[in-house]
Amino acid sequence: MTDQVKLVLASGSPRRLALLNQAGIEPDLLMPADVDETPERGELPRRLAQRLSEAKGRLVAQRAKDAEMNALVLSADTVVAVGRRILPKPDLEDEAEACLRLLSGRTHRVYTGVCLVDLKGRAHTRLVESRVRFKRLSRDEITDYLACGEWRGKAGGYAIQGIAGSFVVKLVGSYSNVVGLPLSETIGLLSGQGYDVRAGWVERAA
Ligand SMILES: Cc1cn([C@H]2C[C@H](O)[C@@H](COP(=O)(O)OP(=O)(O)OP(=O)(O)O)O2)c(=O)[nH]c1=O
Repeated sequence: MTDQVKLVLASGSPRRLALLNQAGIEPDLLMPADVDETPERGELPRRLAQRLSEAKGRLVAQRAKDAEMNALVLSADTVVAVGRRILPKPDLEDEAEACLRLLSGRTHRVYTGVCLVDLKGRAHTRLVESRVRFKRLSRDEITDYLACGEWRGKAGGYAIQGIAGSFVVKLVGSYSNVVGLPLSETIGLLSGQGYDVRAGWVERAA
């Protein structure tokens, strides 16, 4: 058994944890970051995703340091956009409905910024973009989707890993990026810092 570097996931998103677990990685600790996610005036979607992922990572890395923990800190932020327009993470049905109407029959982009703060406090970042096309949604489909509640707290007012997966007619890019954590790039960041990303693979066979 080798001494594995500790990993902190700076996220309260169950989706991000599930994606990491899917790739065979178990973070040692979950430390959600509470940053203000309001876009700056005129801020572009990709820049927002990158800025917020880094802000979350740096905040939690500082907390970990204050607690005298020696750990890599992984964070992410997902932004859904139509052109330059950044869609909200709706908590209210009206907002979600407006998102779905906008996304219906259109192609939109999903950006996820990923940040890994290393043991020396340096931030390593990646920005991943996927393009998603939705079929045209009928009024009834929108009404029923709103009733299911899966949109709540999700960027753009939908979750591709649930019922809304059936709205997708085309996806160009990474599926895990749309759910909230692009796995290939995340694994790349982790292994770049000496984290043994394959340590859990063998256990899975048992
Ligand atoms: C587009 C899309 C987003 N989402 C989710 C992923 C994220 O949880 C959320 C985007 O919000 P984020 O602000 O990126 O993340 P979060 O606040 O939920 O979690 P944390 O900052 O603690 O890491 O939308 C899906 O689950 N499925 C999807 O298809």
